[in-house]
Amino acid sequence: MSLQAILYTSSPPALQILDQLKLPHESVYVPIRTCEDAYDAIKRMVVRGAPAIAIVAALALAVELGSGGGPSSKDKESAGHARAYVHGQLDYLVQSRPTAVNLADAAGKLKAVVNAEAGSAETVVGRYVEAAEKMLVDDVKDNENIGRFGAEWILGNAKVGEGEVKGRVAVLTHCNTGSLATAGYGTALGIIRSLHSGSNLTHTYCTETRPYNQGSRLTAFELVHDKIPATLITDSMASSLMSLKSIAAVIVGADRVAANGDTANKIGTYQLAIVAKYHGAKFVVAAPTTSIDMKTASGKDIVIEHRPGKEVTNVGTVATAARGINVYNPSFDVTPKDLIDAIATEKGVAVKNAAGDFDLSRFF
Ligand SMILES: CSC[C@H]1O[C@H](OP(=O)(O)O)[C@H](O)[C@@H]1O
Repeated sequence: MSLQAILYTSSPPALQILDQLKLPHESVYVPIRTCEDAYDAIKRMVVRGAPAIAIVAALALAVELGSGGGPSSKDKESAGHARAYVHGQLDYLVQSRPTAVNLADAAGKLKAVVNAEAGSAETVVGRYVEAAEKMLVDDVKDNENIGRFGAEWILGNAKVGEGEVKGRVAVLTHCNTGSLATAGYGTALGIIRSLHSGSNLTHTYCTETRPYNQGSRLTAFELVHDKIPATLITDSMASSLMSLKSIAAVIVGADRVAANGDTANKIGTYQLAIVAKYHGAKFVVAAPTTSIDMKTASGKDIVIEHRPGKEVTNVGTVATAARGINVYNPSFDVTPKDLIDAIATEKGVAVKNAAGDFDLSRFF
């Protein structure tokens, strides 16, 4: 049974999320009944991962509407109120975390759905719920396609080390991009699952991913759960590992891919791209097209979320840093397109042209 970050039933709409602050020691699901519940859970990273936060936000509003939130009468007058309520709640939810584009992308699409509904408040709500529920289903299918396309690309393009067998690769991944960051299967971890299921994976190395430890707490949890051969390393070990081991590819997720291919992802991704380039490993970004933001020209325009210093100075409730020290805690960094070999999406894999540019418009 695969791990599920999100549990949703449609009649009546009910939503629960796996409390990722408690993993890997406890698997506890918590109910999400309102948009405020969802905002708080996303902000505190009870649920995290670009696709997952978009889906949780969308479904939280579906649950709220389904339990009587917003106008519920049948008259046309209230349809306008229903549309305004949906817009307002989505605008509120989008503010929970700024860097990942998926939530804003989902909000834009859901607003378009309700704007196109000319009926009563009841039909506006019905269309909204239908569209939000479809996002949950589509995400898993998209991730399985990312996994397939990404695995095929790596097997066809990664270097074959001395004494190694073509079609058998060791890879490294950063942060958590699996079932705990999506509706299921995962993006970068989806590629790893696809390599593993095709017997093409010799080993996975996952980084701890300080300071929130998505790698040691979440990715390691998923890899052990799926019995995928894997080894945990600290973030600072990556360059030494790649100097000693033949790593065919570094595979990472994305929070926002700019129109030129520059990619914002978990802090530490940029330095992995530099090390991958130095050691001849392919650097692959795995992301659904809902993570591509064609309205943002390049990485310099991406807003980077900074999080509380306590996430760096403490491990849980235990302080590990000197009291009074200043803390720099950007949650993401931007990897320039020049260091990215491929962007694997559910619609195919983008690579740079002879001029060194990505053309991501072909996905839209
Ligand atoms: C498929 S998840 C994408 C992305 O989200 C993670 O960030 P966070 O754990 O802060 O939500 C990480 O950057 C993943 O690569």
